[in-house]
Amino acid sequence: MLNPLRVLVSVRTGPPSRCCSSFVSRMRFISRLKEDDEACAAALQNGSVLLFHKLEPLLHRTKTGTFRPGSQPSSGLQSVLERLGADRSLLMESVLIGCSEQNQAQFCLDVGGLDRVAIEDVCRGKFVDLRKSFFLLTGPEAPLVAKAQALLRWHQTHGFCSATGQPTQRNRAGSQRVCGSSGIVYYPQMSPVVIVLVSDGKRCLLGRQSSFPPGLYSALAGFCDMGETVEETLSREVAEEVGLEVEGVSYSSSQHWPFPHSSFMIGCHASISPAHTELTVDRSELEDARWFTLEEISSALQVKTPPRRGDPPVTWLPPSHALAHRLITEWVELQRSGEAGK
Ligand SMILES: NC(=O)c1ccc[n+]([C@@H]2O[C@H](COP(=O)([O-])OP(=O)(O)OC[C@H]3O[C@@H](n4cnc5c(N)ncnc54)[C@H](O)[C@@H]3O)[C@@H](O)[C@H]2O)c1
Ligand SMILES: [Mg+2]
Repeated sequence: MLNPLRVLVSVRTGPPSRCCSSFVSRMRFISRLKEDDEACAAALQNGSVLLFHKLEPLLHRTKTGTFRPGSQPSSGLQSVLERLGADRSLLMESVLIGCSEQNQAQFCLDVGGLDRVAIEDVCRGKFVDLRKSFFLLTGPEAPLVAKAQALLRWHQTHGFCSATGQPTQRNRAGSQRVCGSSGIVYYPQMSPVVIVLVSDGKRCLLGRQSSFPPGLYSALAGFCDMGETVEETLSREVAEEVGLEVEGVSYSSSQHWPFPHSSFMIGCHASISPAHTELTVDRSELEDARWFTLEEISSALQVKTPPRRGDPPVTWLPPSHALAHRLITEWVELQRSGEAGK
């Protein structure tokens, strides 16, 4: 049911800058920094740091009105932090998140103990809630910001060993924490989630939870239970949430999702028979679920920012960085190519 060819295709169609030699050298550089504390400390001196304040990323507004993550060269950051009253060791709490195309190591740091407004002034940016940031960041950096926030959150909540209750210590890169008493090594965790766009051939199925902002609909999703395959989770979630039995399943793509606590989203399409489309929605999980036509989805895709309070009610969809958005646009393309072929 899962199509391995699809996986190969999406890996090969990555950005052109992923020329093998530079890609391989960057991956090996990052891998070395995770293993070698001294090399990581040296890389931090020449690296850049994405700043967060209580897990909210710093964003810069560019001259053209777009938003970029507020990345700071670490060379100047140390003196800025000290001027704002930080301890000398604060910069060393930075967590490794990647490596730029120019082979510069990238880190993130939460400066939640410092004055928020003072940092915003010095760094000429604004700390913005992560969900809002996802609508403001139109460039390719959103996944890096999400990864950074997820790693910072993980460190903030894994300071103690769950077996001994003793403090855990991180390595320099922040890629693991170790209990000094038991030696147990903890790695950052994600929960696997299957997200699926169900189609009856002409319409697609979207649902909303009562916690969603008004008018927002998304593809069905659910956490994998222990021991389940992707196909089993998908079939169970669709059966539980809307009372349907899926037939064909195909894999689309995956993503890390930072809400609410780091999920690994596995995106799929599923078909059901047009003869069995009647929904029995589990209202304890979903406030609503319904079938949408191509026209309805096309107009929902035109809504680029969440409606404000007082605006007329409108159906809108997850932002472009969300896997749900990708599944929906893939479905739209398929429908349009089907219509064009008639
Ligand atoms: N990136 C996207 O496009 C996109 C779109 C939709 C949903 N999502 C994410 O998918 C996730 C799962 O969707 P859902 O809420 O419909 O899941 P769900 O249908 O499995 O229901 C959530 C419930 O599952 C239980 N649960 C079981 N295992 C859990 C775990 N490991 N962590 C947390 N709760 C667990 C909890 O009781 C929770 O309330 C959500 O957190 C949401 O953020 C992402
Ligand atoms: Mg669900």
